[in-house]
Amino acid sequence: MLITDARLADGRRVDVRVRDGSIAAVDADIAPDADERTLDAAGRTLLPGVIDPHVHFREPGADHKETWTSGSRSAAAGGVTTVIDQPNTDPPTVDADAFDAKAERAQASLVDYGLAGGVTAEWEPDTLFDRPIAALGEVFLADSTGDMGIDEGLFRAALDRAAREDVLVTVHAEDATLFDEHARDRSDADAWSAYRTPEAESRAVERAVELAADVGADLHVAHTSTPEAIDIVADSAATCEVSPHHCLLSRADLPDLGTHGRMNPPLRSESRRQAVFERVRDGRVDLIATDHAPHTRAEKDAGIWAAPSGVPGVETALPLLLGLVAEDEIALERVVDLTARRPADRFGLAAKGAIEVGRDADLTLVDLDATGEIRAADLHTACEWTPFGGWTGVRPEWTMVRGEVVYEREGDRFGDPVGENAWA
Ligand SMILES: NC(=O)N[C@@H](CC(=O)O)C(=O)O
Ligand SMILES: [Zn+2]
Ligand SMILES: [Zn+2]
Repeated sequence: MLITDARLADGRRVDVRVRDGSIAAVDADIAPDADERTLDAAGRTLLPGVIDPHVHFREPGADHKETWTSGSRSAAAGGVTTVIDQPNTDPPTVDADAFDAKAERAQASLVDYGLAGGVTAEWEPDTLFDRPIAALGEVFLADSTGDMGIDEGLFRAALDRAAREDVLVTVHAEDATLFDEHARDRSDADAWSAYRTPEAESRAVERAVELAADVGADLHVAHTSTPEAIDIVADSAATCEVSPHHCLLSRADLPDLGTHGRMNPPLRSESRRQAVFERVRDGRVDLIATDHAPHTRAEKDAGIWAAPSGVPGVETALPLLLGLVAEDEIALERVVDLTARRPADRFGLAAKGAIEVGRDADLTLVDLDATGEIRAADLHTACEWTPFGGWTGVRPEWTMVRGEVVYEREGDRFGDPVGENAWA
């Protein structure tokens, strides 16, 4: 197959030959072979598929929030070609049996995937590390959905074991002893942000970075939400990710979002949000990950202390970032770096993350001029809502995984579940 006349993020105009699932050639004016299928990309931009190393697809245990089918459709429609599913499912992915049960479900995926292994008091490192886990984590230092918070002794043991296994550790860093109990008296949506303080995050990040350095573990900090936490990571050997919601939403949006805006870490002040986005723009943040955490509207409608934490995001991340590119808020090459090249490097996917000969043909085609309004009704997540309704975005025209078209916007059509474990 030949994709013709595509623009790349660096401005080049090229033809791209895809053969046996890989990129076989990238050049100006490639002559099509006899009976080679062509896909016209004139006027549009071809991007490496997004690698989202932080999603919660909820199987097994909470199929009503998301499944591998709905989650991977949502990913494909959002230009995402690889995801890493997190371990806070039911059962949690803390041993070989749980890994195998999830792997069975993941066969329904349209996009490539990895399964991360988790840590609880009951985890079985001997059987878990026997499986091809994409990373160890997110290791929860405070409770979030799934109540998998662990103490420092167990965290140190997990870091130590991962270091010996040469496996990357990702951490949800909040220190619950620094949560502000006074906020418990409030019942407005902002109470969650008042409760889970910025200091609870920065202190936990500081400690996690120290412990990792102590035992020689390779650490990646999940969903950093404050400039303070990002700067601690930037001064260390660790890396960090930022979610689109912490880049774009703040406590100022909570009157509109209500309890739907509850997530961990919580939304921060508008000035912190701006400082976080600045660090995304200038490269101090290593990569973007969505922390796609679907819960149903009915669940999110419970009061601020009863609603579950988390917002969906896998389908809106690239569209939102491309909307910001259209508004000159961020450079297109930076977006590609944050969503594809650097996640591929960091999570060890040498075959993915760039449009280069020999890499997997994980691609998505976008028309950067075709900005439109993001609407929940257009999305494919089973949770049926988004915190980004009304935002400007650019939705992909099609997405392909190793040469197979898995999504076409025309007719809203999906392909077969061709996804494979990219770490197996
Ligand atoms: N981010 C969230 O608020 N929720 C996540 C868990 C997590 O990443 O902490 C979820 O699984 O719902
Ligand atoms: Zn988390
Ligand atoms: Zn998460």
